[in-house]
Amino acid sequence: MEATATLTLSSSPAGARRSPARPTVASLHLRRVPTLSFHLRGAQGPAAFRALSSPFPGCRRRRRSGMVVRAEMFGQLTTGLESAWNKLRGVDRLTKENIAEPMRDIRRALLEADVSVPVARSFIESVTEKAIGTDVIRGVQPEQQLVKVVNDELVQLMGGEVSDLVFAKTGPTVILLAGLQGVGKTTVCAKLAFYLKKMGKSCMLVAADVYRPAAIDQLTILGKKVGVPVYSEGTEAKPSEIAKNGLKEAKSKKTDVVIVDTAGRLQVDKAMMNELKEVKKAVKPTEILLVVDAMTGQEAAALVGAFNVEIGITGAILTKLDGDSRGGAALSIKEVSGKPIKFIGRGERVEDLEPFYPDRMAQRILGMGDVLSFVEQAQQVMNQEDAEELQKKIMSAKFNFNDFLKQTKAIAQMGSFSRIIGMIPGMNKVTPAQIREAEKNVKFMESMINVMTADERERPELLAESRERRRRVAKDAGKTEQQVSQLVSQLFQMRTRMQKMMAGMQGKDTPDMENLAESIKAEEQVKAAMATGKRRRKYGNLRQRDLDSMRGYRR
Ligand SMILES: Nc1nc2c(ncn2[C@@H]2O[C@H](COP(=O)(O)OP(=O)(O)OP(=O)(O)O)[C@@H](O)[C@H]2O)c(=O)[nH]1
Repeated sequence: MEATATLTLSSSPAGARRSPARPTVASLHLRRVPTLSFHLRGAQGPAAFRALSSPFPGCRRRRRSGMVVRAEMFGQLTTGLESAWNKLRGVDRLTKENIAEPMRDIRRALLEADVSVPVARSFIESVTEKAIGTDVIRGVQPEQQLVKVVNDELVQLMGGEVSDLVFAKTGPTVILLAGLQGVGKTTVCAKLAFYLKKMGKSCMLVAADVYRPAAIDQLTILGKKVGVPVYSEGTEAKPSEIAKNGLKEAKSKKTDVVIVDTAGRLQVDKAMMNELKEVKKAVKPTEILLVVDAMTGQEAAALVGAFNVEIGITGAILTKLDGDSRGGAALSIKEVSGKPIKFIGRGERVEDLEPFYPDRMAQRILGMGDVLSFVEQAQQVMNQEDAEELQKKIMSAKFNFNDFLKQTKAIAQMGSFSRIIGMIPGMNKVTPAQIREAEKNVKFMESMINVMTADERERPELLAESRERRRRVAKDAGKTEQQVSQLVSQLFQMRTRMQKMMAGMQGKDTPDMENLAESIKAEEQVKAAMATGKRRRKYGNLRQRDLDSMRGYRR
């Protein structure tokens, strides 16, 4: 019997309760105060139920009447995006027309978050393109699908992968921090030292901000707080000399990481750039990180670009994300400057620094971690359902041209046939070379299948029995009659072999893997071994073996 599970979440995640089984696959509604309902069926029902019934990670705030899933960061942007999802209620798939207005909302939300116009424009273009090209996933609402597309594009926009700190292979790693006045450089020095100490690295701070005496005191106090030595020479020495001497001392003490604090300016000026260039030349840093204030939005992104052109930086640290930041900087820095954000600061304490994870940030912005994992699960369940459906069809000898086309198309899209085959126990012998071979032939076969009638696709024996039909398909597809016959043969061969293999597996015989792998080569060279006499007249150039398997099918 089919396993079914229904999960309804109403007043709180902990309040999840099971209700009697219902035959739908899944539904999850996005409302301001949502009740989340999932109805899952198939072999995955119970497993998906367990996964979905675990507490929702994105849920931070609750109302008496329901559950509110909202990111505390970039609240305005999150709210702006919400109105886009709401406009898609009731549509059954995403089209160019019905996403036009939600896209305008998303664009507006990005601009209000202080994302620059060109970045917003290219973001909208790629979301539109991907949203329209996305296949409908059964049980997933179009607005949920759009949430997933927007999430994936946000992740890409912010750099895709986390960008780790690079450490020197030998000698101390030198991290040079630069940035305008008041952005949080000195604080970041201590935060980084604290972070690195937790990683087991020994650190030293170097006070190379000679223009603001208080900066040296501030660094000394912070150094004491996090328990790392601070190297300073007062305000008289040149920053490049201080940095050089600091590095020398760090080497003698075998310190792992040296963090150099430099002076900020009110705005970018030549003196500042020259000074930074000198320090860079003196200590050859492994990392040059520009500290920028998230509150400054797209200006921060432009600044990272300018510093990169002038000095050549390795990344950025975005501070003050705990404040009233609108998100523009986090979203634009990578796109505008080509340099990744490596860390974010979310408070004044030394603990308030964390590596920048684009995927986590996207989820915070959308505030819909639960929807995203739901869509991913539905995708997986669908793949599994496809595989089960396929197995059933094979066993009942109903594998037809529609399935054939579906599978060959799946091959074209990332070789997913091998994944589905891989779900059948003991079946993982389809080699990449075979998949490539199959991919090459997809178009060729598709052109013939596309001109078949719906009946012919459903019942391939119609083509096997009628030479007229095969001739017509050949003519319409611009192929030879023999090529059409070969395609029909292939389908019957594939059906027979898969059936044999399945029967073998059920009877615990060793399945004939080599034969199966052979049969999924999309265009196996079928030799024109023709039947003779009456059979030949009736079935033309179909193979004896295929005629036998057809007989088996019709019995
Ligand atoms: N809320 C919040 N405040 C921060 C953060 N990082 C730094 N600050 C505060 O911002 C102010 C300026 O920080 P500093 O570290 O002195 O900035 P700076 O870039 O070294 O400044 P100059 O030495 O003048 O160039 C201080 O009050 C910090 O406590 C952050 O992530 N969040």
